[in-house]
Amino acid sequence: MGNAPLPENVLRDAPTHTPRPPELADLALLLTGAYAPLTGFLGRADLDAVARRGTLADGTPWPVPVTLELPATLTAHLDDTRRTVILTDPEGAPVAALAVTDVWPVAPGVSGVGGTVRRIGDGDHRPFHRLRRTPAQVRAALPLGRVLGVLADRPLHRPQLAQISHAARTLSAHVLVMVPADEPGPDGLAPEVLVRAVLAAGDRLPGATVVAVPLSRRGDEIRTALLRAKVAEAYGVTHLLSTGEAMISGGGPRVLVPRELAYDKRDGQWRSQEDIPPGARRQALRPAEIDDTLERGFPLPEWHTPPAVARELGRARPARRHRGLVLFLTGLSGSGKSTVARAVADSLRESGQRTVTLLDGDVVRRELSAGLGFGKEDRDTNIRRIGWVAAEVARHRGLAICCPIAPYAAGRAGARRMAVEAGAGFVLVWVATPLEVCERRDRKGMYARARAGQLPHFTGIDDPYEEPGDADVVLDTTGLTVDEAAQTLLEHLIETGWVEPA
Ligand SMILES: Nc1ncnc2c1ncn2[C@@H]1O[C@H](COP(=O)(O)OS(=O)(=O)O)[C@@H](OP(=O)(O)O)[C@H]1O
Ligand SMILES: Nc1ncnc2c1ncn2[C@@H]1O[C@H](COP(=O)(O)OP(=O)(O)O)[C@@H](O)[C@H]1O
Repeated sequence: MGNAPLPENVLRDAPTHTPRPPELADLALLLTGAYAPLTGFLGRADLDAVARRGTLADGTPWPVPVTLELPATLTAHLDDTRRTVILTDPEGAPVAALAVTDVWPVAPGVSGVGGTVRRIGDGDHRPFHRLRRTPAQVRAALPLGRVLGVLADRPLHRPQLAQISHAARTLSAHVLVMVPADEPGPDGLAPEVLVRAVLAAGDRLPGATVVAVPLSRRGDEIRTALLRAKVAEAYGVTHLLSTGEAMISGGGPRVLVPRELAYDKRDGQWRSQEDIPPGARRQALRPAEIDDTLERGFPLPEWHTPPAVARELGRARPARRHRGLVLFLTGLSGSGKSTVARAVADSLRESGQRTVTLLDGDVVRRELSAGLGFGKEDRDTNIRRIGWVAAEVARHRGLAICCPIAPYAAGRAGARRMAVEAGAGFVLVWVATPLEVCERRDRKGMYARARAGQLPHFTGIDDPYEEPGDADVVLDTTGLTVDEAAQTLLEHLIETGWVEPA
């Protein structure tokens, strides 16, 4: 790395390849020097040594494989004179030149390759560029002595801040906060929001250094932890504060497991739980409680979260009542889906707080899904269309109410996914009125026809209904009036913060 620029003709003639996301994540770390002493993807001899004894071939300790795979059709064209491959990001922009030194088959049509990488292209232009310093730059700016590393996967609230301050004081260490800045955090926060929230806590950690690191998590927790320790070491960390995630040093920095702190109401300090009498003790909020507070539109309490951090998180996570929602009712024909959906829609329209789109069964089958029948494929198509339209309505902060039978779990899950990806909520209501009751109601005489064999593949008679295991509300309308059933749903929406109380 860092040697003379590659000749124009090499760049022009070299084949290009877009690595898979985990490979790109490794590439980003290789290019900044965070995987020092590695300068590229490992070749066969190094991989073999890592597997056998946890070192590179030359004996340097290295904990886990760092590999790249290329299509065999690409590697087949490499030879002694042409051995450069241009690695690009998913948009096709060149990121690095790989000088291939080693090629071997790993699966039919797939080659493993080893070789050094060097940055090409005009570098990255992502948010918080000024915090994306290389390990060498960071190490050069650190004071002498111990460095306490903190991997801030989540925003820092008062309990974490107290743990960090305590550990830093005990060790007389400088604090280095590393924020993974290339992928959403475990609680779904966009990386730039996480960086802003960590910076907002900065005045509680005077003198601390904050860096944005292209860290991403892998399927394998141990591998992730070992690599993270390596990266921390490259940035100059001597002691790594465990933040609840699996933390293993693998011979790198020493890992400190801090004691769990609680809030002491007597003097407003955070200290070890056992040092606080139970009556004066307040436990730290768990991530799910933090999410829930924000989603209901409440500010995070000041005893727990510095107001500047709470402000950033509040801005990034609008309350549910300001977000779109898909209310999805599923159940047998005649269970009461449309009737209840209409009553809920009327009530919400009366209150005027939300724009409501009711995707009613008959209307959908006439307009959106005209021509579709009731075979599995057509039902799937019907649900996919309903789910798509509902997600678009909710993307623009509307409330979409849908009430198809939707007999298949996969179709319902697809609708949920589309809503969530549109930044909206999804509430699944299983209208679980038993078949006998639906059949007794038989408003349109459909069940009678189905029983008589005149309407084959009727849901509940001779066609399946997969009962939901993931319903947010289960509603049996047997002994209820329509008003009572609608009220149950409205109360659920109010309780969970999607709708404001009248
Ligand atoms: N074979 C069969 N199976 C189930 N339902 C049938 C069938 N044929 C017609 N109908 C009438 O169509 C209405 C259900 O349509 P959906 O769009 O909700 O069905 S699905 O979600 O695509 O499975 C539903 O009408 P409503 O009861 O008015 O909702 C059914 O009576
Ligand atoms: N509590 C209740 N909620 C909804 N519908 C009810 C209730 N009690 C009786 N019903 C009757 O049950 C029938 C339900 O039909 P419908 O709403 O079209 O069902 P679906 O849309 O599930 O096919 C209607 O005739 C409705 O008047």
